Amino acid sequence: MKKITIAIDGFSSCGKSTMAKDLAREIGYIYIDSGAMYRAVTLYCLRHGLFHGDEVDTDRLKTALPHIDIAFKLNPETGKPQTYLDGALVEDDIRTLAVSSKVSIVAALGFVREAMVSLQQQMGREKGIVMDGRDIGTTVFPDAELKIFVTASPEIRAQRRYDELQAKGEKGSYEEILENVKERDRIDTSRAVSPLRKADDAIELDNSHMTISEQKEWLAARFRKAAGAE
Ligand SMILES: Nc1ncnc2c1ncn2[C@@H]1O[C@H](COP(=O)(O)OP(=O)(O)O)[C@@H](O)[C@H]1O
Ligand SMILES: Nc1ccn([C@@H]2O[C@H](COP(=O)(O)OP(=O)(O)O)[C@@H](O)[C@H]2O)c(=O)n1
Repeated sequence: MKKITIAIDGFSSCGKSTMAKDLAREIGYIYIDSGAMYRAVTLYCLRHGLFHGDEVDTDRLKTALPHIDIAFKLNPETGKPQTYLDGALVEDDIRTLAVSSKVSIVAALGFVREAMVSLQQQMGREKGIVMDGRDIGTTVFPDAELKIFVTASPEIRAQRRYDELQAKGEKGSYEEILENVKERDRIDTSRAVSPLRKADDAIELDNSHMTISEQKEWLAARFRKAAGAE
């Protein structure tokens, strides 16, 4: 069967990476979490004092960006990809509320997007890739054979993220997380460069009332159709 490109976009915390990761593992494709790349740049900014309140020192970030090394490696025990920043494992550090509360500011910077999109396009050169994010179907891979746009209500998304952070022992109240989810949606949909929107040829999925295994099945069926297996 020929390899295709699969783009999964949508609002924050609605289950994109869960479904993308599962599908990639099952069909033997590479999975790339593009959000993790923007999160890694944000963590870099926080660790190097590049934030002044909600302002980023763009001069310093422009100088540093070509030297920031972002990589994904599979965890040998779980088989799941993990994010590395300048050689160090940062998978948990990039998921904290501290990073979530700044990431959309960094992701709205045109020069940051340009650099990340170029890396993402290189990663997908050979096809056989599932990538999730905000602009994958519209900007990174406009020719992707399968495009999905995922939505769920903000309250359900915040509850899912809250449960996840609680399970990891992270701080953050439900109200704070709901506020962050709504604020990131606002910034992501209204930014000037590649705002979050459904590509005209994307299939929409509202998974508010779907279980993880139901959405997995739904996506597997869409994949078989797009790849020409049925
Ligand atoms: N259909 C679902 N029902 C309940 N929880 C879900 C569902 N899909 C994903 N989740 C959980 O919601 C959280 C956010 O999912 P994630 O895949 O990280 O979202 P995204 O990549 O869109 O930010 C995770 O803890 C995940 O396990
Ligand atoms: N392709 C992408 C992916 C993420 N992002 C930005 O990065 C943030 C974090 O992405 P994410 O996918 O990790 O977010 P969650 O939905 O997992 O919380 C988003 O809120 C966007 O601001 C983006 O602008 N473009």
